[in-house]
Amino acid sequence: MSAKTIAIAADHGGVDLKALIVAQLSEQSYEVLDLGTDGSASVDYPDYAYAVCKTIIDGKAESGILVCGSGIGMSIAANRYPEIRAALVHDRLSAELCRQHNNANVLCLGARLLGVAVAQDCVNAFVSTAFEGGRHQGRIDKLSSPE
Ligand SMILES: O=C(CO)[C@H](O)[C@H](O)[C@H](O)COP(=O)(O)O
Repeated sequence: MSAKTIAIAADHGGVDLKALIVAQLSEQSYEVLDLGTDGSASVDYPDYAYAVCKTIIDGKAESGILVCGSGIGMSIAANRYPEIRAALVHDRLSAELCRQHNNANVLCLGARLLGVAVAQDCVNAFVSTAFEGGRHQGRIDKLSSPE
């Protein structure tokens, strides 16, 4: 697996923004696994969230990006997997923090709520920011056993 393979998917609410992000990441030499959807027909966001998460869990991608209308449904679906830390963000700083503090491996975006420039800035921050480790690792470890 390439260290820079990113899986991406959207529902019908996020398909246009997804296409822009695929182009953005491809220009930056990331390997992008586009798992759909590709048209305007109404689809169900959990199907696409699960596809991206399984790709990450199977080791075929290092991280993922999910786009729907608000980003909310995608983030709820993705976070059903213990291995996934999905972050719904609306600004660059949140995208940086979800990597630095939370080691997020999935970025969720709301195409109906964000301007394209802000969304693409969030993507740039997500793919270029490292996890800080240290005190944050123990907190992430606790996410695996919610008791
Ligand atoms: O899941 C969502 C909200 O939590 C997404 O925003 C969906 O894209 C949205 O619900 C789709 O709505 P639509 O009316 O079926 O287009």
